[in-house]
Amino acid sequence: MHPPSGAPTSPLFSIRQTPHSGRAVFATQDIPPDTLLWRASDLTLAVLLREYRREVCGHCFSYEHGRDLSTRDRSIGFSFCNDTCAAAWRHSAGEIGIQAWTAVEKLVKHRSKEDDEMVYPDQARPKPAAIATAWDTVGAQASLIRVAREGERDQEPNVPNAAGVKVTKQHRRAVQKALLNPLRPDSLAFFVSGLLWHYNRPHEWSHLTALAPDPTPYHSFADLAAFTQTYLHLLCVLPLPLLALCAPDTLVALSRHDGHNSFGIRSLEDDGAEFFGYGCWPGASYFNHSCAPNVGKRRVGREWEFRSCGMVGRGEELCISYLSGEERGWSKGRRMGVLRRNWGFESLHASLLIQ
Ligand SMILES: C[S@@+](CC[C@H](N)C(=O)[O-])C[C@H]1O[C@@H](n2cnc3c(N)ncnc32)[C@H](O)[C@@H]1O
Repeated sequence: MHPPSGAPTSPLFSIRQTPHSGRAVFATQDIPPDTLLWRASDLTLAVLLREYRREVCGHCFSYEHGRDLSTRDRSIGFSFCNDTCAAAWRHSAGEIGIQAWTAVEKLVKHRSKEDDEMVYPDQARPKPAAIATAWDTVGAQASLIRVAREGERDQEPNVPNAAGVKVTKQHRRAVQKALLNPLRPDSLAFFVSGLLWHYNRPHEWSHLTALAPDPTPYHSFADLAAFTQTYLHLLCVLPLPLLALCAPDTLVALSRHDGHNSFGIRSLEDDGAEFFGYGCWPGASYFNHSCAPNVGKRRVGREWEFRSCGMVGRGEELCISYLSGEERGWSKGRRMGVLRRNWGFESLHASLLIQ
């Protein structure tokens, strides 16, 4: 099979279609223990949960046992372990990225913490038709906000813009109304991070869209509504060059392709007990899950390393564990529950699910 866009390539393995678990990685030769199979440095989008933004470096994700980091940039709302990381972050965000994070930080800073919660009681996940309807429902308000924002480009107030549309009270009211809705800072960060990556590296968008999609990426109807509201919030504040990209197609694609492919960003000590956020590295997303994995994964700063654990024979499927620290010790039933909920499969790979 032709390697999917952005997929890893190596003389050690190839990617093949399987009958029941999508594409998977197979050893093309005998591999000795502890062989470096792949290093993924292709971070696309990353969310550092707001509650950890003072303690976890916004660039390399290092963490000093809960101590506040020394370099804090209040305007963008991130902290860094040193000036080098701060400079690297600014370089990869670019000028428009810095403007975008500054605008979002300004919006979030003075709002109460109550909007921050992401609680997903065991509710039905919205199906694709309901998802399409929810995004259509905010379409009219989004159009009004766009006109109001595009008005900022025009030199003369109250004069029709290049498209012949005059900004009126109705447009400005749509902005005010959107800004009154509760904010979800981590959803704002998810979209901003993804949009900036798309803006800064347009030729790599297909690396994300090549990943196995999750057709029902929203945990509940409340979650879906929060994302559509987040879209409106962003339309109100993002720098103008990002407005064209900030559209339902792009935002839904981010959720659909991140859903089953992101990796938790966890503390490196204490077996990852602290969950700081998550990110998507497309090159790392072709390994399937096994509860008895033959590949170990380790985060090294902004990269992931994948190494064989034990001898792997030619033709064997290379699998990692999707479960984190304590989950690995759970009963088979509980592990299957997590895999079903978070990754959408019933483990047809039963042979790989140890009892
Ligand atoms: C990170 S992707 C792995 C690559 C994926 N198979 C593909 O075709 O791109 C995760 C998805 O792969 C599938 N998958 C991974 N491990 C599996 C397993 N043990 N049994 C069945 N499906 C699995 C599930 O659909 C899961 O949501």
